[in-house]
Amino acid sequence: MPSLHIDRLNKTFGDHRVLTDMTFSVREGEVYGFVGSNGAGKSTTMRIALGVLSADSGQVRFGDAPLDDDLRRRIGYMPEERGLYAKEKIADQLTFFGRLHGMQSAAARTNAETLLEQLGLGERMDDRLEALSLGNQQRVQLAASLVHDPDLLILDEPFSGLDPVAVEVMSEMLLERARAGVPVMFSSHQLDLVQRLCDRVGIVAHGSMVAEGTVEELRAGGPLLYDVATPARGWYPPGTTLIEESPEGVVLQATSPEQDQEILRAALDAGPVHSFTRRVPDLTELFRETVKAV
Ligand SMILES: Nc1ncnc2c1ncn2[C@@H]1O[C@H](COP(=O)(O)OP(=O)(O)OP(=O)(O)O)[C@@H](O)[C@H]1O
Repeated sequence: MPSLHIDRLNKTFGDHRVLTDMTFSVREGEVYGFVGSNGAGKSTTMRIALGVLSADSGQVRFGDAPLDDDLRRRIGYMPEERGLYAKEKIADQLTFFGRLHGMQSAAARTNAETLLEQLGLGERMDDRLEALSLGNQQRVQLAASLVHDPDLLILDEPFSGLDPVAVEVMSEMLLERARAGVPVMFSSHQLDLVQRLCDRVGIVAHGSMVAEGTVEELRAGGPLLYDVATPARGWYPPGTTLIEESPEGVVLQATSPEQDQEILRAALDAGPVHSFTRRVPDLTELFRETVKAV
């Protein structure tokens, strides 16, 4: 499957600049987490990729080809504002969605029913959407984005408001698509989930990509913090910064990874050292630091 390329997108609404040279790629078989504060420009980027909005400049490509309406039929999309019909039976709606994407009725119906079974809604196929709980409606939304066996998935906050079981079921379905080679991107504020599911993560701030990489890469690029459990104080080598002090010990920030030995030696010279570890930030801490620094 080709990769999705978002290439230098710019967008303003009136005099409000929302995207500035937004650039990233989602590769074949990759799950890509698209994270950023409220209003950072995630939905706008996804809407442009879908052709619902137009960019002022920049390009969206699928492989080498600019995304046109034909290619867009191959995308599975879950918009933030959702967009299914409240009064229609869910299996009928999904079949209709499949047909809109060019499928034959029978194949669309089969896919719709299989997906609803997988999502635990086999008994509800003939219910109207409005009769389902919000979480179950969201499962139907996911089914709508998958019914036509898309070659690319773009999902705007697919996990918001779901219970843990639904999160597991939906995660597994997305991973399954990725394993089949589909590039999958989704936005989310649930950073623990992003950390667990995504091969790569892009952090957006003020309409631009400010950090990108695997979770491990992002964590390795975070601040060099060392936890030193020791009662001694005031022994800190030049160039290090004291970040935290507690009865158990101190946290020092180094300027280079090589400084770790110097810190350890200085601590041992000053008193007993009960433990010495690099503190590796999780995605939530990294996110906070990255967004704060912009
Ligand atoms: N149609 C529009 N007209 C005017 N401003 C808009 C429009 N759509 C989005 N915006 C503005 O663009 C900015 C980016 O919005 P966007 O929805 O892309 O952010 P987001 O990163 O998806 O945020 P969230 O995490 O809250 O969903 C916001 O300041 C928003 O108010």
